[in-house]
Amino acid sequence: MRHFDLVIIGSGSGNSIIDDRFADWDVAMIDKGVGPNDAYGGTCLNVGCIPTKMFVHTADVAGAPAGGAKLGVDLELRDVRWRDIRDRIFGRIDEISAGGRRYRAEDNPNVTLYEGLARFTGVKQLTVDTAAGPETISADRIVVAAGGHPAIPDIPGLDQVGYYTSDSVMRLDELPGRMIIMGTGFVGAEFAHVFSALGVEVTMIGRSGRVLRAEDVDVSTRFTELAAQRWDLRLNRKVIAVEREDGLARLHLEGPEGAEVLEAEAVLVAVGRVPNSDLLDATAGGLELTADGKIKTDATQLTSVAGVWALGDVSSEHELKHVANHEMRVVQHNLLHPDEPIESDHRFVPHAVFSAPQIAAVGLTEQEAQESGIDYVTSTQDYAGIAYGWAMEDTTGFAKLLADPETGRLLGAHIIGPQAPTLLQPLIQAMQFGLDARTMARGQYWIHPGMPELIENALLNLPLR
Ligand SMILES: Cc1cc2nc3c(=O)[nH]c(=O)nc-3n(C[C@H](O)[C@H](O)[C@H](O)COP(=O)(O)OP(=O)(O)OC[C@H]3O[C@@H](n4cnc5c(N)ncnc54)[C@H](O)[C@@H]3O)c2cc1C
Ligand SMILES: NC(=O)c1ccc[n+]([C@@H]2O[C@H](COP(=O)([O-])OP(=O)(O)OC[C@H]3O[C@@H](n4cnc5c(N)ncnc54)[C@H](O)[C@@H]3O)[C@@H](O)[C@H]2O)c1
Repeated sequence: MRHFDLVIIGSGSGNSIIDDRFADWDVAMIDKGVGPNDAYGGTCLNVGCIPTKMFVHTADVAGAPAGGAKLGVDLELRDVRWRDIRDRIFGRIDEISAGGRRYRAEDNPNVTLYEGLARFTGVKQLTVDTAAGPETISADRIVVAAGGHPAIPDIPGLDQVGYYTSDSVMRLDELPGRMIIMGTGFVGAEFAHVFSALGVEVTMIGRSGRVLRAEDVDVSTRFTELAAQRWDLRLNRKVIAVEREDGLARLHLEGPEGAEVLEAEAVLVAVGRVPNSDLLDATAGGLELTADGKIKTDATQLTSVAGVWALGDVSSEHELKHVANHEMRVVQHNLLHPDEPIESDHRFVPHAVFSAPQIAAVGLTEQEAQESGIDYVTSTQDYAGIAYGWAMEDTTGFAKLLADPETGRLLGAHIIGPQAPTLLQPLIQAMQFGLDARTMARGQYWIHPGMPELIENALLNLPLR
């Protein structure tokens, strides 16, 4: 049995751990691959953030005619060359993935790449199913960066009809005429925008009464109103059964108005993700799990076993790439400096939903502030009330802030509208570095008439004491 200084499971965020400072370490990288081609480099690169945003930008361009008429510019979308779009995007991504794999496999003399599924077969011991057969290895230190995979709900017939997930839907050969999207979270909202802008008739099914219901209620309510104008939105529905007939998927739903049947050429399942701790048999390695199956860690990312760390989607409550990257840097430091461990900082974790409109948020929602009983004030500024919003004729976007009325410290920030993630960034910075709303609003110039005036005005509107 070969013994290593360090074993890393997962070539997503885990891949970035190994830099020049590990040149003297004997390292094993284990990866089973993701997506239909078992690609190297993890979810974000191959089937997550990066290709989705390349499709989202393309969809934004395809959606331009819809926004042109109100400005007096009549545009026309003449054609969507789906295969060209798909091949442009994956032509770039597949090369980056192959290059990353080649670099680890061929250019790193201290790194051994094992390609296959790894399972714990003891404490700090793993068996990898490689093409040449099972191989068992052990290590002084192990980093579990194994991510997760799409959840598939237990609905009669679903397994037989053939459905897509975020892993497969971006590589379709043809755009379907109609697509049913199950799920109203991040993945559902982003792909509904992509496919509808490219000409697919989208029906979105949700269990609750709102789309993106984890957002601040004002943001989620506004997004739901706008989504209902663009997509066939079926909320408060339960999918009872699925069947396929004459090439069509047929979904039987139960909702407020009784039974319904929906038909479409394609079904996209987007109901969340499950951590890969089960594939890994994490408990056989002595690793404790949380109630939702994530690997338990402390703030230094150490698991219940000394010498074994976990990071990213397999252990974090935030399934976001910037969080996985942050935790990766914490683990990297703690491997190199075991006597001076540092902790992850999850105080101000932002997120963005790249749909139409865009959403970005950080900190408390108003509902969370109410539930926690803290004293807060809010302000809302519409894009329609700032000069750049007039230029865009925006009538639906806004920024909503929550702050401590005494100190002016920001507690939460929520934006729905054009460039929401970009506009949120200075607010994340303010929260992280303790800048109060008054100082932020009045202590600097704001470029006129730029979109950040939305933030300047939202800050000035706060009814601080
Ligand atoms: C469609 C989609 C869009 C997204 N968009 C965004 C976005 O815009 N912004 C954002 O911040 N986040 C986004 N995310 C989330 C983001 O992709 C993840 O949070 C991030 O990629 C997690 O990184 P990770 O390193 O934890 O895991 P991963 O990148 O998933 O890496 C895990 C690796 O471990 C390997 N592996 C797993 N189990 C085993 C095993 N037993 N043996 C061997 N190898 C194994 C896998 O093959 C994989 O390569 C998106 C996710 C999806 C699905
Ligand atoms: N822009 C981004 O940062 C981005 C984009 C995509 C994904 N992600 C990450 O990936 C994760 C997964 O995305 P997601 O959209 O799959 O999950 P999600 O948790 O955002 O949303 C899942 C949705 O499915 C619903 N649902 C759950 N079980 C269901 C069932 N049985 N039937 C019908 N609906 C059901 C939930 O109520 C929820 O609305 C996200 O939580 C996010 O962290 C991030």
